[in-house]
Amino acid sequence: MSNRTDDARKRAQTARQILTVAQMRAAEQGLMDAGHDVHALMQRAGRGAGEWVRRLAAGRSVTVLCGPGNNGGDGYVIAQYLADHDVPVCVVAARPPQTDAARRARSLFAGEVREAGAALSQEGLPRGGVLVDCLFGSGLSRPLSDDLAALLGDLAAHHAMRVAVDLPSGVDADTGALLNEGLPEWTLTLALGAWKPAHFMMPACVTMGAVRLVDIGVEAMPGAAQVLARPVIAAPAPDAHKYRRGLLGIVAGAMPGATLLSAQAALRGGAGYVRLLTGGEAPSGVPAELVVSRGALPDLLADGRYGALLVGPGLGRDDAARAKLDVALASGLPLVIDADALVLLQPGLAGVNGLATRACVLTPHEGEMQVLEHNFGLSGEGDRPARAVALARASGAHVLLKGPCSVIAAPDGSVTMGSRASSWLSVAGSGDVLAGTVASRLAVTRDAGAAAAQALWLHSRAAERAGSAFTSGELAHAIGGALAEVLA
Ligand SMILES: NC(=O)C1=CN([C@@H]2O[C@H](COP(=O)(O)OP(=O)(O)OC[C@H]3O[C@@H](n4cnc5c(N)ncnc54)[C@H](O)[C@@H]3O)[C@@H](O)[C@H]2O)[C@@H](O)CC1
Ligand SMILES: [K+]
Repeated sequence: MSNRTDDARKRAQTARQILTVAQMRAAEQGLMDAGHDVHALMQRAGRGAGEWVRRLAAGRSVTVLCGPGNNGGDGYVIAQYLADHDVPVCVVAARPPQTDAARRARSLFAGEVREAGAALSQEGLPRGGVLVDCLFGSGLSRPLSDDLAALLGDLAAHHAMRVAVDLPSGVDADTGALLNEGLPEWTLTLALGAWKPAHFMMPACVTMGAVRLVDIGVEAMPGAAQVLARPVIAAPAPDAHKYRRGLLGIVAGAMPGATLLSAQAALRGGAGYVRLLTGGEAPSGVPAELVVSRGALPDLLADGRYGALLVGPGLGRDDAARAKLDVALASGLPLVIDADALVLLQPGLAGVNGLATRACVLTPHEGEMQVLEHNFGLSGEGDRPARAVALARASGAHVLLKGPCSVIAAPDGSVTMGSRASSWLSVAGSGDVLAGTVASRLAVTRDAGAAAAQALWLHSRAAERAGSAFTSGELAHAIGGALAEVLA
């Protein structure tokens, strides 16, 4: 690979990293050690953010609310950038600057600054086109006091568009918690230097509007979580045939509807061949493309050509379901375990110890996650990424923890976080479609991390393509179109 391609790949990877407050401090220290100073970084961050605000304002007046720390310092730089570009701008200083860099940034701002406080009555507060929130960023350590919350709320209510710089004030950067009630909703949030966990975590992420990253030259930090990337998926090789493309077995259970939904998605997720494995009659409504193999599960799996197996959707939780899960675990095949099979999964089961030695993805939603944590003796403490990592480490499998903001954790502790997905995905059967898509990608790639990441992206994109109020069947059909978008 050429140096230029290598550099571009590295830059793209760095642009996807998600840094906690501690990691961000370490990254900033790295920049200092490399000869940058806080002032220069603040100028870079402020100008980058200022350009976004200038474009959004499109000539309308801007109010910048500045706090005491370096987030406030960014605000003065933004204000000066706007003034330099003939945008009418006014600063409201909620508190005087407390850091050297913020003081210096303020001293360089030549425009109007109104000091908040008793002297600034409601009538004196600016009203305008765009509010820029530079009250607090990653240094927020406690809820906003009543006067600051009221000031923020009043300004937000009187500006048509609202931009939060780095993070909306009142948001905990590491957990996405809202430290105050009634915080404003933002049009745009500009992450400075790197994404923070809160940009991808509930409930904060839904208050942020569109989110964009302003690059200030932060280097890659080892061990950082990553934002889910748009995948690049190769078309089948010229000499591909259905088995080489990936044969997926889907274990049929007591409730055929869920199994068939998974199969509908799997048929469109790239696998060359999808078989429904059933001990009984073929359920009604089986599409022509789905091959039904009837017989005892161990006999059916004796065919050595399976690329992956999906067990869980529609499985049921009775003895017959347990027996099927046992066979799936004993098969040693790459495995996607979903729904009922997750609830039946116990560390004591034969084959569970072997999960680490094969490609395996667990796809729990919150309720199933809690059952798994209980069964695997995990505390369930911490945020969703930490909980997903704990389960991945304990089970040896990749964990795709589903929700409005889904998380993928690998047994080595690495974390990928999905962007907020369409709320229309809150429809029955949506999880079956995801499991079928993961299984399809696993049959093709035999790589649990790649399959989980590709499928999560495809599922999210399929929801966008399906629009609103779609059925899970329509979602399954949209997987094919999403796949077509990312073919290499
Ligand atoms: N350090 C750097 O190299 C850079 C930092 N940048 C900016 O700096 C920000 C972080 O700066 P800071 O660490 O100064 O943090 P903040 O600007 O978020 O504010 C922290 C200050 O506010 C006080 N504080 C925290 N919560 C409070 C509350 N609820 N009520 C009243 N006071 C409160 C703290 O005691 C501290 O003095 C980032 O979010 C980003 O905007 C950018 O300028 C890029 C470069
Ligand atoms: K802010």
